[in-house]
Amino acid sequence: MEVGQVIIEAKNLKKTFGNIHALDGVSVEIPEGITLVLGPNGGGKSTFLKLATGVYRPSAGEIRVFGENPWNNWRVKKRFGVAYDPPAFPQFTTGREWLTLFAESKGFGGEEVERVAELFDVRSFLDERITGYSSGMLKRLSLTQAFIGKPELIFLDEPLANIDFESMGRVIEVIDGMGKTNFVIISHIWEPLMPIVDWVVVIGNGKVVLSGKAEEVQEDVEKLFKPRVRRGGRKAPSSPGQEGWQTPGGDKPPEAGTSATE
Ligand SMILES: Nc1ncnc2c1ncn2[C@@H]1O[C@H](COP(=O)(O)OP(=O)(O)OP(=O)(O)O)[C@@H](O)[C@H]1O
Repeated sequence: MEVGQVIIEAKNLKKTFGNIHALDGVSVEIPEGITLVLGPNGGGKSTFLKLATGVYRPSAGEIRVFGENPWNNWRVKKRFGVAYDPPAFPQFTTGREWLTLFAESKGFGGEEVERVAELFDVRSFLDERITGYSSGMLKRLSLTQAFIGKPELIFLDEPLANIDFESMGRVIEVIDGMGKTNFVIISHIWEPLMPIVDWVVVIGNGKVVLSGKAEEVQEDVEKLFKPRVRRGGRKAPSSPGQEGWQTPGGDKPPEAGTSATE
């Protein structure tokens, strides 16, 4: 893959909350395409996302999205969609009411709501009140919202969290099928995304640890984020078909193909 034009650029970006240095001098360039942002819990990924989407103002340094400062800047904000994690919605509206309101704020109508509702198949619960949604339904609604108006750039915070395998496959397919749309995706569940990712940024302890082409940093990413699990004292299954994880206490097997680093 050729490295495309830079769409997000941070220079010595800092964000503090009291005496917490959430970002401590991040300098990075994110090119066009699909970028995966990885890092340990509390490393600063979501803070970076909120600075890029103009929710937070930098304490020092600068961030540019499409060459402009996103803070308080509707010209830039109109050009991207975003799904935060955890998703947050007004509780007593229906999904459709909320999406319609949001679409209208971006200058779109009911047809656009119908179009995006198909992406993650939210139609079956769109007319129910959000207060009754499961966490997977909330996640799918927030992903749907991010795609309203076919933005040039979509930020997704943990798009694969809390959703079932079928929906996970669907989310990856939709992202992959979006042609020229750029994505910045934060995801602890990184392995299923690697085949479609162009660029990887690792943020840890408020700093950029690694930034590069996906194919070139794949090995480093595996070293950093492949969970090393050693089996403990639990007894091996005693009879065929009796899985060690399926205890009467309700333990579930780890989800195949995922590798949450928590
Ligand atoms: N609004 C806030 N007020 C105070 N501290 C905050 C705030 N937002 C983030 N922090 C702190 O900043 C640091 C970075 O948090 P951030 O949410 O950016 O990490 P993260 O990499 O997204 O973590 P995770 O993988 O757990 O989601 C943490 O120490 C966190 O407690």
